[in-house]
Amino acid sequence: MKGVFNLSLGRCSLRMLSTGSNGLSRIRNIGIIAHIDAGKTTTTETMLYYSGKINRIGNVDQGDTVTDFLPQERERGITIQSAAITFNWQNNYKINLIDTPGHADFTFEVIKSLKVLDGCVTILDAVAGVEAQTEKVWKQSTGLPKICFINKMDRIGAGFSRTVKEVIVKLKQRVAVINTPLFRTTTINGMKEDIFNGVLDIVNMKKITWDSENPDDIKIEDVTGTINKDLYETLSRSRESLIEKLGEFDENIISYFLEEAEGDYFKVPPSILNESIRKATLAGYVTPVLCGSSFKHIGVQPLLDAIVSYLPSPIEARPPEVNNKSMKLVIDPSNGMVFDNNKNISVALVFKVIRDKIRGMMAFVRVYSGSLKNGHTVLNSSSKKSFKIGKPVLMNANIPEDVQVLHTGEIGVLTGTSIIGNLETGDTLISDSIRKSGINASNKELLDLKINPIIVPPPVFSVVVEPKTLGNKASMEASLQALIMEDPSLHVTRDEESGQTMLSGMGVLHLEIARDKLLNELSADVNIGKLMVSYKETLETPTDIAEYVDDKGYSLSVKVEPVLCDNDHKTQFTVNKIIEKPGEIWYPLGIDNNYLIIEKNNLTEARNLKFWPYLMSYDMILNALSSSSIAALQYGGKLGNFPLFSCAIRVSGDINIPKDVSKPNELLSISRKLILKTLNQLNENSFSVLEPIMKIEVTIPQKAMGNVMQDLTGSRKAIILSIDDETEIIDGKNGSNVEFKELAENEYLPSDITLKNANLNDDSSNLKIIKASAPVKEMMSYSTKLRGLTEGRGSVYSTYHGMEKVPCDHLESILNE
Ligand SMILES: Nc1nc2c(ncn2[C@@H]2O[C@H](COP(=O)(O)OP(=O)(O)OP(=O)(O)O)[C@@H](O)[C@H]2O)c(=O)[nH]1
Repeated sequence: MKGVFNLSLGRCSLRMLSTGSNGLSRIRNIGIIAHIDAGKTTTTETMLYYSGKINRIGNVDQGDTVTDFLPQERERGITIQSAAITFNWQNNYKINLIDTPGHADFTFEVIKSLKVLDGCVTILDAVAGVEAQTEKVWKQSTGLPKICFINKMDRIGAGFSRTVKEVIVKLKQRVAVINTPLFRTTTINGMKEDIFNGVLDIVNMKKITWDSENPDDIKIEDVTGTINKDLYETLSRSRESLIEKLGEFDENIISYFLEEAEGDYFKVPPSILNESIRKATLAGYVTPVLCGSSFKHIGVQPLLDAIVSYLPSPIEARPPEVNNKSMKLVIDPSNGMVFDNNKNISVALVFKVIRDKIRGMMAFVRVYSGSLKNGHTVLNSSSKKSFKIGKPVLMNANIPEDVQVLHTGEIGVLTGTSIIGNLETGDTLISDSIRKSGINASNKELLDLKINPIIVPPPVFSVVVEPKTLGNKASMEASLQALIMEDPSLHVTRDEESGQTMLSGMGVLHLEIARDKLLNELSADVNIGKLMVSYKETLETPTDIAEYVDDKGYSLSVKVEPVLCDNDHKTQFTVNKIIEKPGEIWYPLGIDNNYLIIEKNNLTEARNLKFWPYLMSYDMILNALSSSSIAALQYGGKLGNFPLFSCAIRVSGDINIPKDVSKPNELLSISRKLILKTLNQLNENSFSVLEPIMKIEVTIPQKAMGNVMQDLTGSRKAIILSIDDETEIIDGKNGSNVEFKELAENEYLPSDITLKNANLNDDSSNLKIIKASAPVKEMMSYSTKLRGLTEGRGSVYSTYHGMEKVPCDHLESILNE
C-alpha cells in the first residue's frame, strides 16, 4: 500500500487540525537525527518508497540508497553529509526531510541542518537504546519538537519498553506512546520465537501487521475485546496512560473524556487525541514514541502519519534568532514569518554550500519570509553584494528538480553562475527591492538583518598539506578553498614561520574523508602529512593598547584580551554567555572562539546619521577588522606558535579612515600589524597552551573493568566522571534524574517479551558505563586498544568536550612534538 496510508477516521481528521487553508500549514521541515547506525538512512529510504518517490527500497549495505549518494558514503555504508529530499505524504502534505550523519565527526552537518528545521525524528536502535550521540543531538536540538522512532524491533534483544524508559530517564522527556510492538510466535528448529510483525495503534485502536517480505502487504484490523483479549487490555491501559498524561497538560482532553466520552477511554476519538498530542508535542511537553523496523518495512507509514500529525508546520515553528533583537517578527498564516511588519520582503538563510559536478555551486536555503524567484535580485546582508538568482531547485538527494520559485517555509537550492563568490554557509539573503525602494531607517535595519550565524566547532586534529611541486601551490590552495567552502568545519591555516599549510578538522574520520575528497574528487597533487592534535594558545593577561596614527588620515587603537569562559577556557561555545557591556558590541570571528569587540566610536555614531560620510561602507570596515583579527590570531602565541583561542580584539576609541578611500586593503594591513605588535610586546609567561579534550563514554562487560580503568587512568590520563551499571541508570538505583525515573516507573508499558529470549546470563546483562574526559592525544586509536582489553565486547563513544590548559609537566613534550 503505497502513497496514502489510509488509516480510518483518525488520519482523515488530521486535515481539520491544520491551521489556515494555504499550503504553509501542510509543510513539514524535519530532520532525521540519531546515533551512528540507528537506521536513519534506512528509515528515510523506506519513507521515500511509501511516499511513492521511489519504486524500490535501496539498501545501505549494498550502497544504493537515495540519500547516501556520495561515493565515500556508499563505500563505507555511513552518512557523511546531510541530504535533503522533498516528498508528499497523504497527497496533501509536503515533507522536506534532511537525513543527517550520526558520526560525531560530522556534527557540524547536524548543527547546520538543525538550524533550518522545524522538527525532528529521533531514531533509536531498540537493542542499543539511547546511545551517547543520541543524547548529544537531542541536546543540540533543544527547542525543536521531536518524535522518537524505536527502530530495529526485529533484532534479537530488542526492547521497546526498556528503550522508552531510557528516553524518559536519559533524555529527561515525557513520552506519548502512539503504538506498541506486535509479535507473531513461530517455531524455528523446535524453539518458539517471537517475530516482530506489526504495531498496535493506540490512537486509532487498530492492529496493523506487515509482511516483511512484501512491503506493500499490510493488514489493518480492529481490536475487539472478544477476539484479542490481551491486545484489548494493552490498548485500554495504554489509552488510559496516554489520556491521563495529556490531561496534565491539556484541560480540553480531560473535559472531553469526562463529559463526551463518559469516562470511557475507548470513547475518546482519534481526532481529539491527535489534537491534544499535537498541542503537547509542539509545546515540548511530550515526545510521541512509535516503533518499527525500517529494514523489514514495518511501522514506517504510521511514522509518516505522526510527522504530519504532530510536528509543526513553518507557521507553528520557532522563529530564527536574528542579530537585531528589537526587530519585530510575527507569524502570518499566509505569508509565514513577517520581519519588521514588512510583508514585501523575503528573508532566507544559506545553510549549506556544495559543488556539484554538473550544476556547479549549489546553495541550500531555507526561506523564512516571502519567496525566492527565478530572475529576482537578492542582497547578501553579510557581504552586501546583490545578485540575480537563477532557477531554484528542490533537491531529491542528488537529483535536482527545477522550480520557478521557492516559497516561504520551503527548503531548496539556488544554483547558477551568479551565486559563485556571492554566497557562503551562514549568509542571510534579503530581497533587494527594499534597497531600491529607498533607504530609510527601517529599511536600513532590514538590510543589516542577519539570521544568527552557525557556530563552527573548533578543530581537534590537523594534517600538513604540501604541494608535490612548487608549481602546484596555487592549485592546492584552490582545492583547499573548495574543500572548506563545502565544509566550514574544516579549517585551513598557514604557519607564517614555517610556511606550512595545515588542514584541521573534527576528528580522524573527518580528515580521512577530506583527504579522499582532496586527492580523488578535486585531484589535488599534494602530499598529506600524519595526523596531529590541534593545540591552541590563549592569553593569561590582556595586552597594552597599541595605537596607530598616520598622516593619510588613518588612526586606530586596539588591544587583545582573553575571553574568560568557564574560568579556565574549558568550553567550546560561549556566544550565549558573552555579556556585552553598554557601549560595546561583540562580533564572533567564527573561528577558535575569538571575537572582535567594537566600542562606541565615531563610526558607530555615524551609522545613525542620514548620510554615511565614507566611501567604504560600515560593513566593509567591520569585515576588514574581522579579517585582520583572524589573520593576526592565527599567527599564534609565543610558546608553540599555536593559533590563539578564546581571545578578543578590542577596538577602543575612534576609528579614523580617509573618507575617499573605497578599498579596505590599507585598513586590513594596518590593523593586522597593530594587533601583532601589541601581542609581540607580551612575554612567554602571558601565554598558555590549550589542548582539545574528549568526553568519552566506554561501555564494557563488568569483568573487563579492572584493565580498562587501569588503562584509562594510567596511560591515557583520563579523569573518570562516573561509573554506572547500565541497568541501574534506568531502574532508579542511580541517584540522578529522580523525577524522570519516577515518571518512567509510572508509565504503563507492555512487557518486553523478546527480552526473555535474550541470553540474560551473558555479559550484555551486566554492562558498565564509564564516563570520563581525556586529552585527544591520549585517545588516538583507543577503539583498537579497547577491543583488545574487552575481547571485542567494549565500545567507546567520544565527542569533543572543550579546550583545557595543558598541565606544566606535559607542556615540554607537546612543544617538542
Ligand atoms: N535488523 C535491522 N537492521 C537495520 C534496521 N534499520 C537499519 N538497519 C541496519 O543498520 C545499519 C545502519 O543503517 P543506516 O540506515 O545506515 O543507519 P544510519 O543511522 O543512517 O547510519 P549513519 O547515518 O551512518 O549514522 C545497516 O546495516 C542497516 O541495514 C532495522 O530496522 N533492523
